[in-house]
Amino acid sequence: MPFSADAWARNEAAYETIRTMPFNAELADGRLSRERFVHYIVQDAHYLIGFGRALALAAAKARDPDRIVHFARAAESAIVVERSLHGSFFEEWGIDAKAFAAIPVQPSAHHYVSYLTATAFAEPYEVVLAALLPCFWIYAEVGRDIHQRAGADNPYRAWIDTYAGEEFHAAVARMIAATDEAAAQASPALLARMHEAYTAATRLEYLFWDGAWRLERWPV
Ligand SMILES: Cc1ncc(C[n+]2csc(CCO)c2C)c(N)n1
Repeated sequence: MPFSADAWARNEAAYETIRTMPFNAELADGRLSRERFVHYIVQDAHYLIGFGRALALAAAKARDPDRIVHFARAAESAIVVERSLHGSFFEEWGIDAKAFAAIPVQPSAHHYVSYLTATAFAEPYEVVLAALLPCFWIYAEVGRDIHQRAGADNPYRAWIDTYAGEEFHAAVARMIAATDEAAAQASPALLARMHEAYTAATRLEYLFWDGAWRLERWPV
């Protein structure tokens, strides 16, 4: 079985919890409060910088020159493409660069970014890819699921359309293929570390949405 199919099956219950969590249920039916969505987008804008850095490190660790190009481009699009999605919401809400910079990275986003960048610096290529994969794959599945249920007048349409779109799904397929390619050469011990990383990142995806739902702040 390819690594990706195995990892998806092992983490299916966590995915189902994410798909049906209150944040995503309300995002789909359009009732999600502006306050919660703003919290989410601001934290996500912080997250993407760390995610882009982790992708750039995956590029640096790849042996195949085509994969260097693949991850270098993915790093660019994580920052440039997603920033334009966030930028359009920020403009709508009047959040400028200074206001954004003044909002701290909250605990769950901080944890996720720290985990990804520590993994990208310290772990081998295969484990880095396994840690990056849930970010792509869970968003593609959640995006399509919400897209099927959301009305045309949903206020968060730009977000939904981005993650349900063909372009994003092609990027997810490339990420799955790269991870399976790396896993095909991995020893059993390395495969076990890949699974650990995939599960850790899946759990952090849950925490990130849950943090936005709870309007999470540092207690001290
Ligand atoms: C917490 C969180 N997790 C995943 C994504 C989705 N995502 C962010 S960057 C990237 C790579 C391609 O641009 C993908 C798939 C997100 N936005 N926020």
